[in-house]
Amino acid sequence: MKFYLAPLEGITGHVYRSAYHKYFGEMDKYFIPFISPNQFGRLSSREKENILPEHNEGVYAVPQIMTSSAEDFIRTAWKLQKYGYGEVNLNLGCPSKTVVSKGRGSGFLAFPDKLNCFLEEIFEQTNMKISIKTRIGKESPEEFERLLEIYNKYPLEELIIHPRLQTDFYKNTPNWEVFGAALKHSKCSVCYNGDIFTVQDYEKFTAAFPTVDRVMLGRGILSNPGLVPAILSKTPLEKPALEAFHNQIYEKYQEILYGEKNVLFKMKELWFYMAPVFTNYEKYGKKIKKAEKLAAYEKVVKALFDEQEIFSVPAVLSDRLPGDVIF
Ligand SMILES: Cc1cc2nc3c(=O)[nH]c(=O)nc-3n(C[C@H](O)[C@H](O)[C@H](O)COP(=O)(O)O)c2cc1C
Repeated sequence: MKFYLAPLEGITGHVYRSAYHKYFGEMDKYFIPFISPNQFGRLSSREKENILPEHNEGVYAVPQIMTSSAEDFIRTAWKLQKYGYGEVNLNLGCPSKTVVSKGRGSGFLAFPDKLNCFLEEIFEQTNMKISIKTRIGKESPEEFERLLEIYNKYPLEELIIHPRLQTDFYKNTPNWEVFGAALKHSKCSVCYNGDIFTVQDYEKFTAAFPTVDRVMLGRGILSNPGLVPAILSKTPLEKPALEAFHNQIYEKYQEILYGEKNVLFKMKELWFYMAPVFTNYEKYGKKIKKAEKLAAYEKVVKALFDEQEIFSVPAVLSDRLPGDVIF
């Protein structure tokens, strides 16, 4: 099985990716959170930091572009090629209202003819590998048949399917029926993405789809960065590794971000997902959320590591997430 780290805007930036890579081993691919090209054709400083080769050393990183303008996609892809990238991913999954209202992300799925023209143009005018990360439709799972027909016209590197609709956001369960049909009819390799939070979730998925050879993991990794080693060799997540991983991220943010508030914001976002790997995490989670100074933050994180243990199966995550996420 190939494992991919999902792009998670605001979280799996280069700071997170390099700490993950150092402490929890290799993902076959690391997808970089989306670049949203602007009218001036410049990358924002965050986008640039994220794609700089020196921030992605030793890993196979795939930048992602989110746009409905073929011209913007092509210009950005060329730019990425100059930075040394050979592969790029198109975001057709983002469900956020501001994105969807502009016909981007999963909003683009509602305009299949326009999407077809867009794909025709970008495949004609770039010579990079292009993969797609898609939801199964905007409002109805029936939309996917037509979308797949379109995807099948182009030489996609791979098709990553998060089988939810835009209107699901992160609610409801991934639609395995549509995923199964896609697997049968897709001309390119298919990667599965969605709600694999535990070893048990992974095993249930592979039992249902034994021919799938690649999965993308997002929130499951945020919650338990040791999920891939747990899947592969049944080794449980250990506190020292998690602590070292946390410390590297925390120190790096202090180095590159201005002010305690910004560092705390980033760390709180991470703990939102990560805290449930600990026993009795709730009161620590609340204190982390309330911390206004690094000193207070450090005290509660230390107490959490000192006083609590890691759940062998952080299944609590799946109960807590749907509808709860920010993106
Ligand atoms: C905070 C957050 C940020 C995300 N950012 C992106 C993104 O930049 N690009 C993208 O394609 N998907 C993004 N996603 C979606 C994830 O990549 C993934 O498809 C989704 O979380 C489902 O997978 P999971 O159940 O393994 O988490 C984001 C999701 C979350 C929760």
